[in-house]
Amino acid sequence: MDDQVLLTGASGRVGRAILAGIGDDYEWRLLDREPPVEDLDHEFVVADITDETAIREAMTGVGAVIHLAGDPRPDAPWDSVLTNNIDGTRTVFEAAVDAGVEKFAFASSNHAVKHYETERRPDLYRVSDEFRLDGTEQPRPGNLYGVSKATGEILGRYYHDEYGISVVNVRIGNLTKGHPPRGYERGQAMWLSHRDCAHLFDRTLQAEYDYETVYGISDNDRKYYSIERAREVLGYDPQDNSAEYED
Ligand SMILES: NC(=O)C1=CN([C@@H]2O[C@H](COP(=O)(O)OP(=O)(O)OC[C@H]3O[C@@H](n4cnc5c(N)ncnc54)[C@H](O)[C@@H]3O)[C@@H](O)[C@H]2O)C=CC1
Ligand SMILES: O=C1O[C@H](COP(=O)(O)O)[C@@H](O)[C@H](O)[C@H]1O
Repeated sequence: MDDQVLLTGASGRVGRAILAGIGDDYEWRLLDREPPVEDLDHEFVVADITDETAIREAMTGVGAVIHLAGDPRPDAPWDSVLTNNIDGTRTVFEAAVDAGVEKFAFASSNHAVKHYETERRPDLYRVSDEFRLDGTEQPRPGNLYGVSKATGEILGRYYHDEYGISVVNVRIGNLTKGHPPRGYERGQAMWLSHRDCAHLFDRTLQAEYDYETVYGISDNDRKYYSIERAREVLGYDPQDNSAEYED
């Protein structure tokens, strides 16, 4: 990717993990409604993703978008996810297709499919259980935040089919720095380490794809999300496994 890469939500946890891993590898335009707390050595736009004018301007000269900005709280109220996650994502897609952006990686979530766990927990969190979601299943959100993430995936389906932009939905599991969540089987099954996170989003910038939905977790022994599609389509090669850490 020779053009600039727009990273929305750059000041957040996922954004910082990406920049820590691949910050030197691209010409970034970072965007967040919160100004950076430290000197990031990259162009930084302070803007809200619901501001159409600002987002159109931020898209100038951009070849790929990693769209993370949004309300990440599983218990976020409807007015917030409607504004930040649904309307904001639509605004970013509109500006991207108008600017001729080639690739768009969308930060979706495990919460878009959480109700697949309902009749299977806690067994599916354990190594012996072979149940897997692979990204071809319909969403089954566990909350309104999950509904907003499923809606973001569908917005991507529309913008891909209508305008040809390449879209990958990354259903991120549980990003935790340094070690998997302790005493939390579900979190260990969907742990995404910081280095695997940076590598996975790097692959969304390098690989060729049309419209894809993949799971963003490390290669954990416990898992109920398949990472085969991410391996096949993106060339994802995770290095970490929650089983290698003490509970
Ligand atoms: N951290 C995790 O384990 C997971 C995160 N995700 C998704 O990844 C994305 C990033 O999550 P985190 O980094 O954990 O959250 P975060 O809250 O640390 O970062 C989100 C960033 O987006 C910015 N933002 C929020 N609304 C905005 C708006 N309207 N305009 C401009 N900027 C806005 C915030 O200022 C913040 O810096 C979110 O979309 C979240 O739903 C999905 C699954 C798991
Ligand atoms: O989508 C998200 O998922 C992670 C993991 O979910 P949890 O229910 O195990 O906490 C969450 O930590 C993050 O805030 C959220 O954006």
